[in-house]
Amino acid sequence: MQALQGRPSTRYNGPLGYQGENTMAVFTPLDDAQVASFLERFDAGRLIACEGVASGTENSTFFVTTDRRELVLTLFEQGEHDELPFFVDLLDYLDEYRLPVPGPLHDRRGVALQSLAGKPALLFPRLPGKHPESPNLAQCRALGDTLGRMHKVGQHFDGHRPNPRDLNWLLASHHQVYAYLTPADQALMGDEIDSYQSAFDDPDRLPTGAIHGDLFRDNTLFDGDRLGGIIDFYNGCSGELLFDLAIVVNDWASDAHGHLEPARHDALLGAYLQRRPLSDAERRLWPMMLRMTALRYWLSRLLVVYVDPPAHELTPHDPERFRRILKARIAAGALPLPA
Ligand SMILES: Nc1ncnc2c1ncn2[C@@H]1O[C@H](COP(=O)(O)OP(=O)(O)O)[C@@H](O)[C@H]1O
Ligand SMILES: N[C@@H](CCOP(=O)(O)O)C(=O)O
Repeated sequence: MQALQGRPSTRYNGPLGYQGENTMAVFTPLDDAQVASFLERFDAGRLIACEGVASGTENSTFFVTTDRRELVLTLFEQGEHDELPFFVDLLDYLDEYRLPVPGPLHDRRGVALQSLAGKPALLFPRLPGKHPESPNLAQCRALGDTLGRMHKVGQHFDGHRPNPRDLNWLLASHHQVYAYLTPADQALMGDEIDSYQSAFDDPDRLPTGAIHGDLFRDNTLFDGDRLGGIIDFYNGCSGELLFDLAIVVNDWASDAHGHLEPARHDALLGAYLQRRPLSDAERRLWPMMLRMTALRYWLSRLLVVYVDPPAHELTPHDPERFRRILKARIAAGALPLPA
């Protein structure tokens, strides 16, 4: 991996081992008796089958079939458990507005957040569909349209959680990976963060609201061209709407070299803008926001590989993809947005 210098003392040391090839995700096994008795707290039917899901990365996830419906049971293995009420409130709120999110089931007493096997637990409806690896234009439009709707209603959500991956986080964390970067990449990262500080010097300027914070393709489910659901809201927070949009465009509309693919870009943004036009400041800062969110993932992935590897046997995501995207966005300069 060209961006890296030196050999860290972790097992993650090459692009061939990056995520996409193998994952595992049941860290806390459950037996049928535990799940059957858990289901009695809800009005959701009796257990028929329960199966661990092998594609998650942070929590233990189970597909649960009852005699009435299909459900997903999540046990929270890591993260700040005192932040779970924020996620429950956010999902309840978006569900009330009929956005395609898994609104958590509430038990017979009206409580969503539970405990099972000593872990915080939530039960969700199982949403239809598969993650799109190579989204077509109809799927990009569907996502842009739903994200625009989500941002419009999210501006009125009254929960609050600071963005854990904003510019303050970049500033505080980037030095931790310097030892693993070439001098050229150290300069790239440092210069970029300096320019974000100048560009985003007025924190009140951009519209804010509830955002997903990590809306990659593998956090969506598509049933054909229909968006069946948006999942994994655990990076959800109160933040700049443009930050969320830029994360989406970088993941959904970049080619293998990191360049924007015009057709996907226009399909996604065109549909989004129909729902929520951007302000003048957002239009001006768009190229910078694409760069900042690319660097956000370059850095968070480097931190996972070199500084803070996960406790479980998981392969990490490839940081190089986002270094390439960052370089491509810098090279592209000012980027025209659909009207
Ligand atoms: N509500 C849901 N409906 C359908 N599938 C789901 C749902 N929630 C999670 N999944 C499936 O479980 C997998 C792991 O869930 P996720 O919340 O992404 O876990 P992790 O945070 O551990 O990565 C997802 O990739 C998806 O395939
Ligand atoms: N989807 C992300 C992982 C989540 O980001 P993090 O900053 O919470 O680790 C990725 O693809 O890297």
